Amino acid sequence: MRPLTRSKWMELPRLVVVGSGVAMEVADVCCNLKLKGGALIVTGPKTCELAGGEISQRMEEGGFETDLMITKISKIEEVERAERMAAEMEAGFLIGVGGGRSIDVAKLASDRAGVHFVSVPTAASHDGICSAQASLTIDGETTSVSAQAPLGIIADTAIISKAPKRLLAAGCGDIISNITAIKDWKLAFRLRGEEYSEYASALSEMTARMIVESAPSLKPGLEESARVVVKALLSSGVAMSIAGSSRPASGSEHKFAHAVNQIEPGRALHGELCGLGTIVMMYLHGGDWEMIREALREVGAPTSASEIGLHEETVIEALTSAHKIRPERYTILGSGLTREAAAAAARKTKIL
Ligand SMILES: NC(=O)C1=CN([C@@H]2O[C@H](COP(=O)(O)OP(=O)(O)OC[C@H]3O[C@@H](n4cnc5c(N)ncnc54)[C@H](OP(=O)(O)O)[C@@H]3O)[C@@H](O)[C@H]2O)C=CC1
Ligand SMILES: O=C(CO)COP(=O)(O)O
Ligand SMILES: [Zn+2]
Repeated sequence: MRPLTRSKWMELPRLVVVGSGVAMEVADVCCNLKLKGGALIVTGPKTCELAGGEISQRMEEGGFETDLMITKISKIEEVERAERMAAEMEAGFLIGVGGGRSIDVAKLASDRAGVHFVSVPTAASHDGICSAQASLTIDGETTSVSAQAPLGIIADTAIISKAPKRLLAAGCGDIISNITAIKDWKLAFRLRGEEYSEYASALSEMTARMIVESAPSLKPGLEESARVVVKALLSSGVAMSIAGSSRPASGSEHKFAHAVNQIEPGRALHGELCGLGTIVMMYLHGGDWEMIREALREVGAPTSASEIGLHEETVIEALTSAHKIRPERYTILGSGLTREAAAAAARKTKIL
């Protein structure tokens, strides 16, 4: 079999189930997808207690053999561990249950093992729920790797709505960040002739604008709010699938988020950092950064570094070094900000 060029091919999920209590129907969903053999369930320590353990039990009751892998970090070594476990049990497919880290580990391991993957998010905190990309740390660098789209997605709004409110707000930040990601993509198209998809771009931007408009009505703890954000995350993931890369949902603001994570790993959630980055990048694009700031404030996401305990020096260093992350992805950061420009932009937009 000749490998296809991934950027030329659009991978989308086959079955998306969103609703209250749907995680308990996991075995039926897998039967409907005609999945066969055992399932390796990749989950986190907390999310195993919340959902992973029960999902494993439901799968066993439905006639599927299962094994559980608890992961704490989205590093390539964890992907290799999942691959080994899948091979040992001759898994027919993998299920990722949890936040973005567990889902990314399961997604890439399933792709490398040549088996299918089912995504069961326990929080509406990131748009990797349905994308065909995995974000991982490889040799200390944050890297976006082409993987496979999940065959099925089970988004249980009863579980997701009970997640800490910070996670829902982070999900909104990850979606709102599409606004600057699209500005960057258009810039790269105009200045560098980069391949560009109008459909992926329009879908991604519309999704972000819808979240900005619904921001005042989104309330943590409400299943309806969880549903609205999950749908937006799915839509953002589809935009990435159409583009064949994370370009429609990851630009300069994501570079900033990744740079912060390299300097102070684990300090804040992915979507929180993307939200902060979006405020500054919107300013650099000459856009309405105050509108972004207000939308983030309305969803309860941080709009300043101090709210998440980020040091001033980290913010400035991240702003001046962000362009070095994935340098081939051209953005408004160009060849980098000076320290003075970075500090001025951070202060002007009140993230510092
Ligand atoms: N592939 C892609 O296209 C994308 C990938 N990403 C990646 O996803 C990651 C970010 O995902 P994110 O979800 O923010 O972070 P994590 O996966 O790190 O999850 C954050 C924390 O929330 C916990 N958690 C999840 N669900 C619940 C719940 N219902 N109740 C209580 N706690 C819960 C997790 O528990 P536990 O400790 O059990 O895991 C974890 O401790 C990053 O690595 C980012 O790069 C982000 C966007 C797109
Ligand atoms: O986080 C993503 C989209 O929200 C994917 O991002 P990266 O390609 O920057 O890892
Ligand atoms: Zn993101």
